[in-house]
Amino acid sequence: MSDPTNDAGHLTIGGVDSLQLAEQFQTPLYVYDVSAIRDQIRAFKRVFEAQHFNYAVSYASKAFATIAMYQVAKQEACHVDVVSGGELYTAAQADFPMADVSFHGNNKSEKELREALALKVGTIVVDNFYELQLLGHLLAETPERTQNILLRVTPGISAHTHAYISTGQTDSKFGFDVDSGLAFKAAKLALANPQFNLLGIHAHIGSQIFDVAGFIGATQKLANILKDWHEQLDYTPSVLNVGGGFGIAYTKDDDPIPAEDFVEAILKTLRAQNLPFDLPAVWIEPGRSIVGPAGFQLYTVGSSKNVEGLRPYIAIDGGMGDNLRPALYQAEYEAVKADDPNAQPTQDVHLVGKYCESGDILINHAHLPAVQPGDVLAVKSCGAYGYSMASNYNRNPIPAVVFAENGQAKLVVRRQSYADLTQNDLSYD
Ligand SMILES: Cc1ncc(COP(=O)(O)O)c(C=O)c1O
Ligand SMILES: N[C@@H](CCCC[NH3+])C(=O)O
Repeated sequence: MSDPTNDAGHLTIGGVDSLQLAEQFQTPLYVYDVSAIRDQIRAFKRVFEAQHFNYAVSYASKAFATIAMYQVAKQEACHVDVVSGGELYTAAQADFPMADVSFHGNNKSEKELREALALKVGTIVVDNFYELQLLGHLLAETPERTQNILLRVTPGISAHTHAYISTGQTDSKFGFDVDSGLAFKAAKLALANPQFNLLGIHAHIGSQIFDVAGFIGATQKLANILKDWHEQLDYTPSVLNVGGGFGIAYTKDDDPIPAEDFVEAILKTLRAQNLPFDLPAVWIEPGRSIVGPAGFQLYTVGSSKNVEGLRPYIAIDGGMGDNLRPALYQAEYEAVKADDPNAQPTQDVHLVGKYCESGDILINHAHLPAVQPGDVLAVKSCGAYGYSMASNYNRNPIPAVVFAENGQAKLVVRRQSYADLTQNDLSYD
């Protein structure tokens, strides 16, 4: 599919000329096409509504967590999940309705749990026995109060994805293991404490998954767990949270099914399980599929290096500090020239960053037309886990974030200054 352009032939993002964005806000720059975010949320919702399910689309905000993004999630009547006190704080700063927040994490601290209770977070997704006990103690301080919880289980399903982002297998740091009986024990403990309102279970099998089979298997397994708890513990769940992980296209070689089709398969599978109680509400937690395709990164070309017989190196003004994914997971991306995104590539280069690491290769095989210093490149599909995993390595400031929608651009995160870099440093003179 060709990239959207304006009359000048320049790449547009959310209807705004990408060269104009680079000039106005400087590079490196994160830019989001906000309509694409809204469209994906709405596409998920349509599947649930067409199949008459009670549901929640809970945006996994670890993929991209800023005040503006929580505001968009609120405008779209999404739930969100958070995995740290910092994400929770940001959601609160955005005035996000706390009843629609789920709090995840495999090692939530007492401080974070107290913060969640003080803010009246809707659901705490309990991950382990330590947390079950700790949360029980904290709730006992206010005996009249109850807290909605989900139990995170590891269903023993291995998703076909990078090992670092696979989470549903038994040998995982997350959740109560099902096959060894730990999940059952956790359910018994949770039901024995009247201050816990056990909504149901949660499982997340991994991220950037293309094969629907893992989700079908996980849904069957989760349904069996709920049947078992119903039979043995006289328990009826009201929520089944099947997590996120729906894969997206990063390059032309990726050909995932539309993210909402995963949900359709999950719902069909669940309906076929003939549960001995009313169908629970189904919650999903997509992160990448909501913000990934909507995000672009703009960079300016600087130096290059040519050695006879080797592929050229072309360097841009950012790199692993603003997008760690290629260095961490060998993730692949595509770049286009912002002034002519549909130009035919004429060269295969290493597109590298400016960080002091040989592994700082943003795109190992970037297929580009001829480029000069000063040209702006746009890297596509980088809205998930780019900004949220950014660092100040080499003391490079984290770039600004701009939201573009209906031809308007708005700065939603300021570029860090050098002063920001030293603001927490104290003297040792
Ligand atoms: C518990 C949980 N839910 C949701 C997600 C979101 O996953 P994704 O961004 O792949 O949709 C993750 C990340 O893998 C997760 O750990
Ligand atoms: N950060 C990962 C995904 C982790 C998902 C969180 N459990 C990525 O960029 O692919």
